[in-house]
Parts: sequence; structure tokens; C-alpha cells
Amino acid sequence: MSGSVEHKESGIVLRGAGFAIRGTAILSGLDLALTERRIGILGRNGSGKTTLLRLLAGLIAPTSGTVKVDGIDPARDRKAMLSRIGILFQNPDQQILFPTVVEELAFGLRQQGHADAEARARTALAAEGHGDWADRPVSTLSQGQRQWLCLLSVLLMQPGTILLDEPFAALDLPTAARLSRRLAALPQRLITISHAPDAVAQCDRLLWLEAGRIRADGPPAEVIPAFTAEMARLGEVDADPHLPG
Ligand SMILES: Nc1ncnc2c1ncn2[C@@H]1O[C@H](COP(=O)(O)OP(=O)(O)OP(=O)(O)O)[C@@H](O)[C@H]1O
Repeated sequence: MSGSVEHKESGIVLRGAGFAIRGTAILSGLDLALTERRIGILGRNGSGKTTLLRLLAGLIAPTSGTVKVDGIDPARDRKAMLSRIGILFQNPDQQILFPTVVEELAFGLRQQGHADAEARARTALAAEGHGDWADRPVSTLSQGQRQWLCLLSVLLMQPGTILLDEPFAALDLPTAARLSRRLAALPQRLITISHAPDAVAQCDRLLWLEAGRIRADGPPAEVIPAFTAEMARLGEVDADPHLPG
């Protein structure tokens, strides 16, 4: 971990961060300075990826150590996070709160204090070529269209970092390819969590999370072969403490 990064207090910095539920450690001993523009977090089912993402966003507070986003505790200062952290969940239905497209898009902008939130939302939709969707019930959009709506909601708020939870898992190949291109062109810091090496192969830095700890941290060309070999080995044994059955 770079000391100079900590002095500047930019980026996301974890120091001895951990998270436990009823005495059971889910995440342990995380010491990280996340400053790169494209970061991947790779891990198998139950390794703690979603919990880590919630910790980075301040949706949960660490039960040990600290998490800071640009020097601010994200769990304590939710307002400061509106312009710093955006999240794109795997399932858009976990994210969408409002019945119509324009209401959904305007919500975050209103939280940021924009009095003209709805007008901004309509303008953004029109710029995307979907001005006619504004008053449409969200329930009439397909899964891929709802995922796109969630991304547009996040982008309108212009956060410095976007956290992506398995963003391609429920999308067909053309929709995933379009979303992937759109994400690749964004100036923001992107932190993508996935169990699939392909989804994080283009990152500047890849963290392999195993049983709530960092097992490897480096370029994808180094981390992915080690991860893939370990997953193949685990696939050959019958018992797995992290999964039922
Ligand atoms: N509220 C909770 N109570 C008890 N255990 C929990 C809770 N939330 C998460 N866990 C456990 O913590 C571990 C990590 O869960 P998490 O959802 O972060 O993993 P993940 O890597 O995102 O998994 P997946 O790829 O399957 O979505 C799992 O063993 C899970 O059962």
C-alpha cells in the first residue's frame, strides 16, 4: 500500500477493515488503497464480494478497522457519497424504486439538490434516444433495458467511482457487449466484482478475494491463471465449506 496515496486521502482506503456478523468473520484484515481507474474483484460464490462492495459504498460499516472514501467515512456521511460512489447492482429490481422511468432517473438528482431534476432526466433520456420512455412504467422495460436505466441513473449523478456487481450476469451477449463498451468509455473509476475472470480481464488491477481475505492482488495476467487453476482444483473435490450440499 502506498503511503503517499494515504496522505492525499484520495481514492478508497481500507485499513485493517473487517466485517463480522454475530461473531462470524465475513471479511478480515483488508488493507487496500484503491486508486486505479479500473479495478476488478474476483472471487467464487460466498467469498465476500457483495459484502465488500457494500462496505466500500458505506451501506454497511466495518466491525473492525476503517474504510475511507476520499478521506470520508462512507457509512457516516451518506450525503458526501452521493457524488462519490454510484452502485450498479446485478439485479436492477433491487435498485429501482419508482414506477416510471423519469421518476426513477430524477430521484438521485433530487437527492443531490437539483431543483430541475425531472427536466434533467428528460433531457438525458432524449439524448440517449429514448425520450419517449420518460413516462413509461418501469415494469414494461426488459431486464437489459432496466439495467441500462440503472446505469443512466448512476451516470446522471456523476459519481467519481462506480461499483458494479456482476453487471453482465443477466444480460444476453449483444446487450452485455453494448454495456461493456459503454462502461469502458467512462472516465470514472470502476470497481467490478465478479466470479467470472472474463468480466475483469481488462482491469488495471485485480484483487482475488477468498474467504473474506485478499488472496492475490496484481495485474489480471498474473491473478487470473492462479485463480482459474484453484477453481479447477476446487471443482474436483466434493466437499466445499462455503457452499451447501
Ligand atoms: N446477513 C448475513 N448473515 C449471515 N451470513 C451472511 C450474511 N451476509 C453474507 N453472509 C455470508 O457471508 C459470506 C459472503 O457473502 P457474500 O454475499 O458477500 O459473498 P459473494 O462473494 O458476493 O457470493 P456470491 O458470488 O455467491 O454472490 C457468505 O458465506 C454468506 O453466507
